[in-house]
Amino acid sequence: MKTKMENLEQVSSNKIFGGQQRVYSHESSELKCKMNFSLYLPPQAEGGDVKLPVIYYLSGLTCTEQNFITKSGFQRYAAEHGIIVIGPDTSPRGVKIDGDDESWDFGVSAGFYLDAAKEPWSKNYRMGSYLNTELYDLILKAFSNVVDPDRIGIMGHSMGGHGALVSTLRNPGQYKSVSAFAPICNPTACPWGVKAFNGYLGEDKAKWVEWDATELVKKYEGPPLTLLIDQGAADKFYIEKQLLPENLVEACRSVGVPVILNLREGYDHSYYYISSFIGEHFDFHAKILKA
Ligand SMILES: N[C@@H](CCC(=O)N[C@@H](CS)C(=O)NCC(=O)O)C(=O)O
Repeated sequence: MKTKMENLEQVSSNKIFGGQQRVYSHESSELKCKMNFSLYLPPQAEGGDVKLPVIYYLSGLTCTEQNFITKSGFQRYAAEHGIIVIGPDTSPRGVKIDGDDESWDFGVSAGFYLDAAKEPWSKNYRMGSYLNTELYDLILKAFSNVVDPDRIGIMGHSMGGHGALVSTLRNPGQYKSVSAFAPICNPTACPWGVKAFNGYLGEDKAKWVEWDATELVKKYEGPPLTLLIDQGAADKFYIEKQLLPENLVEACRSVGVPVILNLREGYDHSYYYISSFIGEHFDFHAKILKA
């Protein structure tokens, strides 16, 4: 049964590990379209009398809000730690822009969690502001009885790992903990990033560095932060130099920002890999958010 709450419509709800895996939809003013997001309420949220930490999870290219909730098995760990988990979609939906479905690494399901500056993308492709302002505020308001606004972390995969890192570095203090699986660490220096930034931001490279974690970390002046980066050594996108975690590690070391890089022998880019290590990432976030 569908229920209405504020600007939210509940699309589905399934019990899992004692909690509720839900999907909501809402009209986004930033993106000017209807968007889905997932929300996991752990068993500790029942009754609504205790404020819990939150983790945002950002998915990669070709994903919707469904991939992570159906494939990663994260709910076991969110239930153990008592953490609420939110998973936004990866681009505006149902907006027809010429060329938006021509390739899997640009346009639909490839929003790169940035605010486009170039026509015709700049009207709708505002995933940076959507995530870090609109959805962030909506969650604080709609779930104020269970969300602790001072204990919010973020993680992501691939394009979503890039999103988690730049969201944290661009908005100091907004996310207290950050980790990433196979993130696109240096988009200004890899084919995926160059294509996306050319398309969304235009030719002005000064705009590109504002959305590149390896560049942003060199200027980071916010609260102390440790970056947890996970990478499968057999990931073909890592081997093809789309991800470049070593560039981020080098930048972190040059400015003294603590960074952990876990290279996982034999693992690829898939959710088989993510589900193998998602528990470790929840432990990492819980240690910071529940300190
Ligand atoms: N379509 C691409 C792969 C895209 C891909 O691996 N996407 C990752 C994120 S970058 C993902 O999470 N895919 C969805 C899934 O595995 O469920 C290809 O054929 O090479």
